[in-house]
Amino acid sequence: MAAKIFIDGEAGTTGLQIRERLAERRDLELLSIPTESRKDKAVRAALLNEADIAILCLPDDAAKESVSLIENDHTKVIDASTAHRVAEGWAYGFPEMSREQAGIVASAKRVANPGCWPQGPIAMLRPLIEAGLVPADFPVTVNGISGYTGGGRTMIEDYVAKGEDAPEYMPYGLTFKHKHLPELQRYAKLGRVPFFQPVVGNFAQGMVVTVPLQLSHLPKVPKGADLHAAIADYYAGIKGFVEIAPLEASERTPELNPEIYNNTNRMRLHVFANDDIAQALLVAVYDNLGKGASGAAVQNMDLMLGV
Ligand SMILES: NC(=O)C1=CN([C@@H]2O[C@H](COP(=O)(O)OP(=O)(O)OC[C@H]3O[C@@H](n4cnc5c(N)ncnc54)[C@H](OP(=O)(O)O)[C@@H]3O)[C@@H](O)[C@H]2O)C=CC1
Ligand SMILES: CC(=O)N[C@@H](CCC(=O)OP(=O)(O)O)C(=O)O
Repeated sequence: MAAKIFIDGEAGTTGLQIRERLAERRDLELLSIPTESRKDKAVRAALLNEADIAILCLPDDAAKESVSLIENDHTKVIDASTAHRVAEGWAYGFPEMSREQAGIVASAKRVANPGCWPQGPIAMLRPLIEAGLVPADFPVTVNGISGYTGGGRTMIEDYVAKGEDAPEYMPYGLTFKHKHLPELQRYAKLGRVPFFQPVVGNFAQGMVVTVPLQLSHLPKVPKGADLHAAIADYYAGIKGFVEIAPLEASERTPELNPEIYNNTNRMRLHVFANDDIAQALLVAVYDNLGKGASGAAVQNMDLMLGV
């Protein structure tokens, strides 16, 4: 029997992308909500309780409401919002994060889809901290640029309306309290809050996230090759969509184009280093709407369905 999937928030940026990704799937029955009822609590409640898996593509408060409307023991949930990412009883939906995580997601009833920003730095820092190359309390900095679809409907409408007049490069998060910090700190296994300062660019989709490292401040100064080997070894036995570029010594590379993996679920990690002056840069490239949101939700859904 086809599994019943309900996307609560199917008209939004993330919801629409998930619908597109599932459109050809014959093993699923998509429960759709009539446009005029899409914010009607009673209609949503009925569909949430009918679904085998409900995927919530809503603002945080509406996502919490959806969870509270589920009255049965049967409906599993994937929440794309920030509401439950460090909440008790929720599995973090980044299956490549560890050898166990895909199994944890597969058997979970409640899965919190990760935020787009934290996934890259978690993917790069967690292996280095586990390998003991970077101490957990090291003062880590994370920067990056994302396309404007990361801000959802409101930001998309703003950028589209401004067109060429929209800012090409707009730093934000300037109070350093970005909503992704708790999940980033927890799942990267960082002992202190990282410094995180993102940028939104005048392009729709895709992102590059960077972690610069002053290696001379580490207790035992690693070479770039040590960092690269630790990350490559970590993912060698983990199936999924995280891949490692060869250790690179180029001045620039077209591979760091934020749009390069758009409409895929790929995340590619790079290590650049200058051993003479003990500096390195970790870089993750992926699609904020792919691995950063809708692609990850479909990957988690498939794990939960045993596909
Ligand atoms: N865009 C991205 O790259 C990412 C987004 N996310 C998260 O996914 C979630 C959805 O984001 P995104 O798709 O970008 O946002 P959008 O604003 O594009 O879509 C949200 C949708 O939810 C609808 N909605 C709002 N309140 C309710 C309600 N009470 N009942 C039913 N529907 C409601 C909105 O309708 P209306 O517009 O009419 O208010 C809209 O269609 C958010 O929590 C976001 O933080 C996560 C990772 C990445
Ligand atoms: C460019 C941009 O504005 N991006 C969003 C994050 C998008 C995302 O990951 O969303 P949620 O964590 O809300 O699910 C931001 O920084 O707030």
